[in-house]
Amino acid sequence: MFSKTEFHVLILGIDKAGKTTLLEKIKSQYSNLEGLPPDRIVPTVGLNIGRVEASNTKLVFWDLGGQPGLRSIWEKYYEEAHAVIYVVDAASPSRFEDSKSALEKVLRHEDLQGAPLLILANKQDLADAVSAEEVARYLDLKKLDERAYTFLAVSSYDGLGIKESVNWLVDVMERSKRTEMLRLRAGANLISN
Ligand SMILES: Nc1nc2c(ncn2[C@@H]2O[C@H](COP(=O)(O)OP(=O)(O)OP(=O)(O)O)[C@@H](O)[C@H]2O)c(=O)[nH]1
Ligand SMILES: [Mg+2]
Repeated sequence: MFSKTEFHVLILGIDKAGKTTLLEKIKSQYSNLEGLPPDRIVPTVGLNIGRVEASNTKLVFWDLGGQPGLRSIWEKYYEEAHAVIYVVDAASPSRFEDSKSALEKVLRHEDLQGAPLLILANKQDLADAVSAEEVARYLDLKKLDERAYTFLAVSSYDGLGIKESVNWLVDVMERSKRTEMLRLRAGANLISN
């Protein structure tokens, strides 16, 4: 009853967007553990889990592989997710279209209804990275009104924007109807078991 709320955050995005590098950076900023350095990170095939505490809440991050053949696994995690981080490589315009269609598919799925969405324009340390506003323009998402969402610029290398991202997520998840729905469902399961 009095334990800290635990929030599940799903990290999605196409391959090479920088999801695992982001997770390792979050881990190194929010725990005493050293995250893996970028040169030790390989393409994700299974699931990486990262647990951190931030603003008096427990956050559990689920990082999945973004290669085309692995994207069908994403939906298995939707039901339990409080929020989604969608990572975009802001320095690879040639992949924006793939990124946009993969995200549109995510947003159409009913198991993610109302889930807050944080879209990250990653790799801001690269000179040719475009801004968060430009990523928003490229993605040109429709019908996002029923969920809280925002675009932020980050670099998973130097840590730019990561604290701001985590703060936004915690704040929004604490107030979201989806969190309330997941809480009620967990309670109902406790009673019926
Ligand atoms: N310059 C720069 N490179 C980055 C950044 N984040 C990730 N990378 C690089 O981008 C490549 C892909 O990073 P990953 O973290 O493995 O990407 P991923 O999204 O987890 O990829 P999958 O697991 O295949 O879906 C690696 O070479 C990283 O070093 C960043 O913020 N800046
Ligand atoms: Mg990965």
